[in-house]
Amino acid sequence: MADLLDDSEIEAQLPDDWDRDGDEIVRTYEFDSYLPGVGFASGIGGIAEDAWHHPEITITWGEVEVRLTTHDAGGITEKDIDLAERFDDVYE
Ligand SMILES: C[C@H](O)[C@H](O)[C@H]1CNC2=NC(N)=NC(=O)C2=N1
Repeated sequence: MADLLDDSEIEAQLPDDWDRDGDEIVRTYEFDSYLPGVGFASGIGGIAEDAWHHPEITITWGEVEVRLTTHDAGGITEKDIDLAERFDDVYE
């Protein structure tokens, strides 16, 4: 099982545009309308499934909020950081 990161590790490793919210890391991606966000969510969902590590995704008009935590570890691990970076690559 992945080891929990401590506060300093999280601060050091948190990718740009992501914030820490307790035991989760979160980013809100912005889009011009609704369906591009739906497509993005589908794409990152496939990445998550391949990684077998799943975010909480909230789709609204023009925005997709993504929250990551490692449930099995009870907090933030490398798995969350790695997936956040992969999601950012899809968005850029
Ligand atoms: C039962 C299943 O293997 C577990 O829920 C997996 C799948 N996806 C997961 N996703 C996340 N975010 N954290 C986990 O600990 C996790 N574990």
